[in-house]
Amino acid sequence: MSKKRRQILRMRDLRVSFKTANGIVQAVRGVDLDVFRGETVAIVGESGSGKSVTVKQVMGIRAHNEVVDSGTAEFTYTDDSGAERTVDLMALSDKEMVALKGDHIAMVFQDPLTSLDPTMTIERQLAEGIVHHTGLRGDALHRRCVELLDLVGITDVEARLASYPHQLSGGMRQRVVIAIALSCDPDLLICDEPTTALDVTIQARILELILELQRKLDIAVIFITHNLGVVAKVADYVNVMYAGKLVEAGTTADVFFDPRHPYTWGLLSSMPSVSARREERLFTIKGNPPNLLNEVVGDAFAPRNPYALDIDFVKEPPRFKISEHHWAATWLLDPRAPKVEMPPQLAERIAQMRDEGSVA
Ligand SMILES: Nc1ncnc2c1ncn2[C@@H]1O[C@H](COP(=O)(O)OP(=O)(O)OP(=O)(O)O)[C@@H](O)[C@H]1O
Repeated sequence: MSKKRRQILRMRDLRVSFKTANGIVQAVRGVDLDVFRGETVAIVGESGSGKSVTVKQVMGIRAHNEVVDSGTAEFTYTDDSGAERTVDLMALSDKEMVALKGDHIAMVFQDPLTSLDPTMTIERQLAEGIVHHTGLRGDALHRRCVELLDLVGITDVEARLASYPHQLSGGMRQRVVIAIALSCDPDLLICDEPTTALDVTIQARILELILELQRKLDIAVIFITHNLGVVAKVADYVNVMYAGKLVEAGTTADVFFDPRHPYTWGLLSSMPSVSARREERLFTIKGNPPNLLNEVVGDAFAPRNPYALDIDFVKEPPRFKISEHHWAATWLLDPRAPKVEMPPQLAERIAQMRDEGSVA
């Protein structure tokens, strides 16, 4: 990478909790996230690990019972005068947030049907966003709608613009949602499980589209998913999240080929292989994530971790640096720890993934 990387988002020590009738849920417990222009960063983890709550901070989306306990999220963008500005998203007023996110940050959610209005044509829905951001009208507005649908690979554009959401397939609807997200010409696009509701072939096409757009438009993408397999082809960096914390982070190659946290081992082992045979029996990580209503002591993964050391139940592991761009928070990396290798079946799978070239 000879080009100088330009940081667009720098999140530090994000802590978010929810007040519930049963007590306080500590959903996000100290997350750091770095995102650079023209790169895709994935956050991967099981359901409930805090992925959505983390990225929704970037959009200023919060539930009524949500409390931000700490954290900064510096966002760097170019303002209307062409000057580079950095703001802390966590310190913006609602009004400032609305203005900023309309022009610089966009989000694509899992289910395109819930993001589209069933009573409005595609053209009206696209036009709403464009008018808001650009003030375009008439022919120019129509041309921009056509251009955006072209950009997301939709053919027969005029007919599609006149359609209602239910007249389009799931994959097509997700393309429309992406087009709407792009209508504000964002610097940062957040994709929250954007392909989960789609069938496998369509999933692959939407992933290719996101990758292509990210390169073509030089935007930054944060990609959230519970499925590690999905990120192999799209992400430059992978953050593995467990029970409100990042437990391992690195380049996609680091995390897929040299995983160090036993939770990452579990995720990789439970991922269907590219050359999956029907009879392949998938590994599952036994047990459940901790209840975040209770204080977590030690490594939150310890009770499910067959490699847990005594200290894992007592003291939280620090981040151990493996290289400039790779770290993992597991006591197994402490120089005093016994030498533990990843499960041999996983080592075999990794060798196979390398041979297949199934990782970007
Ligand atoms: N409004 C709320 N009130 C109480 N708890 C909440 C609320 N919203 C989220 N949580 C809790 O915060 C934790 C993190 O949720 P989050 O949606 O970020 O998980 P996730 O990793 O994105 O999962 P998924 O893949 O299912 O979307 C979960 O334990 C969830 O139950």
